[in-house]
Amino acid sequence: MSDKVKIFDTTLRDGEQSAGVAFTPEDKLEIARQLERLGVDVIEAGFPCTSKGDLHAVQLISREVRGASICALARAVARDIDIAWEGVREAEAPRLHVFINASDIQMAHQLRKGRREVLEQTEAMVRHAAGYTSDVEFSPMDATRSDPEFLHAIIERAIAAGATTINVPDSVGYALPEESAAMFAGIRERVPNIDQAVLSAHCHDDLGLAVANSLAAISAGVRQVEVAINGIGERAGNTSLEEVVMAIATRGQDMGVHTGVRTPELYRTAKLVERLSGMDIQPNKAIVGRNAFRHGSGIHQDGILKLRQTWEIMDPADIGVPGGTQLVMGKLSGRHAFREHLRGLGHALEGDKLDRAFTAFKALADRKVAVDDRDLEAIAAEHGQTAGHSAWTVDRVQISSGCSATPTATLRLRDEDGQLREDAATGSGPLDAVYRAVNRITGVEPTLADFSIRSVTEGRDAQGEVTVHVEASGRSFAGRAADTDIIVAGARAYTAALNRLVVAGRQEGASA
Ligand SMILES: CC(=O)SCCNC(=O)CCNC(=O)[C@H](O)C(C)(C)COP(=O)(O)OP(=O)(O)OC[C@H]1O[C@@H](n2cnc3c(N)ncnc32)[C@H](O)[C@@H]1OP(=O)(O)O
Ligand SMILES: CC(C)C(=O)C(=O)O
Repeated sequence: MSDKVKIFDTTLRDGEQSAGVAFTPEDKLEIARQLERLGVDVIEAGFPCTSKGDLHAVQLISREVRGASICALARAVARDIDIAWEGVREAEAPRLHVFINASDIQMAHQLRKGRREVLEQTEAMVRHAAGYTSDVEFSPMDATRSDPEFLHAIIERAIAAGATTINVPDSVGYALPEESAAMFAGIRERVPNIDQAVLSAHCHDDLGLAVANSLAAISAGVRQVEVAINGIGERAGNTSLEEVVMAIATRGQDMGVHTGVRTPELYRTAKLVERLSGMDIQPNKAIVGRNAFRHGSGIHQDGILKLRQTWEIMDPADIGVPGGTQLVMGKLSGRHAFREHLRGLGHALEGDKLDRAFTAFKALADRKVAVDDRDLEAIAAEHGQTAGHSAWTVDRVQISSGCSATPTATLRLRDEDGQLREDAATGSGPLDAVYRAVNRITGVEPTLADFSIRSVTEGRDAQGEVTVHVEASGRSFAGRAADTDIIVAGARAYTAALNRLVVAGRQEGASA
């Protein structure tokens, strides 16, 4: 048995059956061209009897796309098969795909036919299709809920009539992985002419088991899987192409199989289908979701920094993920990742500065869900400032102000010996009151030469970054701080400038 698993892509047929999705013929052609670049073996381009537009789309793809077989779906009805052939006959390698209900419930209540009639219709319609091409696929629909004996009989009949691929669908996503494997093992054991056909699996995701069932089928000897990009398809969708392909790329050695897919095209294909289908990829979607290679917690980020493979089983470059592995800074990030991230932004903070910056970052991340690079730049700028040894730090800020109140600030600062010192002051506005309170505590009274504020990021939880310049004895000292509360940012920026002034004064005193 070959160890190549053929990838049959049904994004343009079963994928389009997703409620709310309708591709134009041009959309379909664009996706088919990308599937050609991706290197799939078969493209199911459509179900031509459903509309003139779909017939046109299948014809366009058949004329334009090379490399893959182009397949069209048809019910086990002569007219459907004739129209399907109209769709694919100009393809380099055309395939007709004929299907019929095979479970008792569907035969009795949908087709309203008995088993014998269905067997006869299968034989006649597969033969009809084989009159057009030697590449005929047959699917006994709802196979996983059908009687195994009847399933074996219908498969044998279809192969005898000319089917070269037998696709066994779990049409309602009912099977469990061990049942899927057992069903295929049973088919291989009990259908006498099964070696004349390629065995294929087509799984739906109603129980979230489509990929697991497809892999179980492969382990039982299936050598074609029917899949759709991003797992789109009827109801909960089909088996996701990218998940099966990467499972095989990652674990294929253990499974003893491979595919011919060019995996670096996967991400681009997923984004194209997302755009043209209008079905957003969920962020935590395996392989192509936005978070698939983003690490948010400190322990994982630390491991990744030491060796990427500690927390990644695939290389994002093998999937074509732009940006590759990403460490996302947030509430759960650790010091190692924080330091590396700042380094990437051009701030090499170590020791005390790193400690202070990390504490500020954690405090911000507790208040703000999305801490982005601009926030980190502001934190690095503030805590990368040289504080010298006179590091007054702001411990508490309390403000009372309003249109008929006298702005009053109560400040508590920690001095360089760790003592807390508190005082209050009034001013012309809340920031003026803050600065006066800082002056009272520190005993330093510089001139406020400049004050500016800007928003670091957008949104209601944005940080305000305050820059102040103070002057004393003809010299100017700057301080900068950012906080979601601009009064707190103002207090910290002013205190930072004042610290520098004090340190400079001491250094001058020492050298005099
Ligand atoms: C599991 C799957 O994904 S199957 C593919 C599903 N895809 C689609 O349905 C594609 C979109 N469908 C359509 O455009 C339309 O349903 C069409 C063109 C296929 C058929 O349209 P209509 O002729 O109006 O029939 P309608 O859809 O209402 O009913 C389906 C008929 O096909 C019969 N039928 C269903 N499956 C098959 C089959 N595989 N082989 C033969 N007949 C079938 C049904 O019994 C029913 O026949 P009835 O009219 O004698 O009762
Ligand atoms: C047409 C068949 C293969 C199908 O889509 C299904 O059974 O789900």
